[in-house]
Amino acid sequence: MTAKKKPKVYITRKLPDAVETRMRELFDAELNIDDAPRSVPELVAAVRTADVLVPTVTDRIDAALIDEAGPQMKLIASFSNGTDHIDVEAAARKGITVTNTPNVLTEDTADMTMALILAVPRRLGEGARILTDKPGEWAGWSPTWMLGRRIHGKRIGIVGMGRIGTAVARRAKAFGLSIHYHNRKRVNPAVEDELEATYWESLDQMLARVDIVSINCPSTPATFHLISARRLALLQPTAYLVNTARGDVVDETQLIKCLREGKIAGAGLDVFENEPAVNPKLVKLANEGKVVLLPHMSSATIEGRIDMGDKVIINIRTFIDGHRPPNRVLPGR
Ligand SMILES: NC(=O)C1=CN([C@@H]2O[C@H](COP(=O)(O)OP(=O)(O)OC[C@H]3O[C@@H](n4cnc5c(N)ncnc54)[C@H](O)[C@@H]3O)[C@@H](O)[C@H]2O)C=CC1
Ligand SMILES: O=CC(=O)O
Repeated sequence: MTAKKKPKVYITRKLPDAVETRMRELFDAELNIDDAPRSVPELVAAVRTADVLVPTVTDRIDAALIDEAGPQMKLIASFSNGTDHIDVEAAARKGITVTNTPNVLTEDTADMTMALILAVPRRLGEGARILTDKPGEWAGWSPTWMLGRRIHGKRIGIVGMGRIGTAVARRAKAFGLSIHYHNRKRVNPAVEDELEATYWESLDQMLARVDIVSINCPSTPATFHLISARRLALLQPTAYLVNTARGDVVDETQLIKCLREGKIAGAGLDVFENEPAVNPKLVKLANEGKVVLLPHMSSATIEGRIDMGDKVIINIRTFIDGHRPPNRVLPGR
């Protein structure tokens, strides 16, 4: 009896050691030890020979690349929750299954969203920088110095009440915010009751009434620049916007304009339209204390990355064994 041939799995970025070790045991794994992002020619070579591709959010798996895939390539098992970097329709046309790693990032991403919701109105970044960047300049406590805005009692409007949006709502409720949300469809009544949440079918109406907006929907053709110049203009001048979803859900140029003109009070951003490039105007606004910027790190915990690796491995093994993988991403979702 001959041993079953291990599937050839091409992994585009460095993964936690424990995940790589397990992948080496189970698969004919090609790892990326130095973590340098793979070039398009390298990805083309990979899809021509590998059975499974494991990309991350930094890889562009578009129709042109998928078109290059050889007949052996049957699975794209993304090491990510979001799948906007993959042309899922093109993969389906080519008979390639796509999977992702949902749920295991939910709480970590919601924690960081809450951190930004607190950090921007309460001027956390600014305050911390005073002590580290200008040592000796702090003259001591003063009743009128470093005043931010109260969180408790305000209204949060969540755009995209899925896994992460709901986890953000739970945290926000614990901080005394009232919960408002806009979603493609209304959530389970039990969840609405638990959160005492108000559903807004009209995004425009919700935006005009809330104090903090949290973006938690995926990047799709329907959500591209969902927060447009017109919608930003609906926000109150005292409102804050937090985006931990994807940069292109918000029209970043228009957001910068609003912040510079004082049309909204501030923003907390973990994601950017052209990341890893960050618009220098946003950096200037951060130095002025109007925004807090993070380098796409909302899901970045050791535990989360290991859990993501486990999910990728389960998806690959299930698929290779001839079953439907648990985290299949369907076209049009
Ligand atoms: N910054 C980070 O490190 C991370 C960012 N993310 C981002 O967060 C996104 C959300 O993740 P999950 O909550 O797990 O996804 P999910 O699928 O559970 O929730 C997304 C929600 O957005 C809603 N939605 C979709 N299109 C909409 C539209 N046009 N208008 C209103 N609502 C719409 C969906 O109905 C769903 O309820 C991911 O797609 C990803 O882009 C996810 C993990 C980490
Ligand atoms: O942004 C990260 C993801 O996994 O999606």
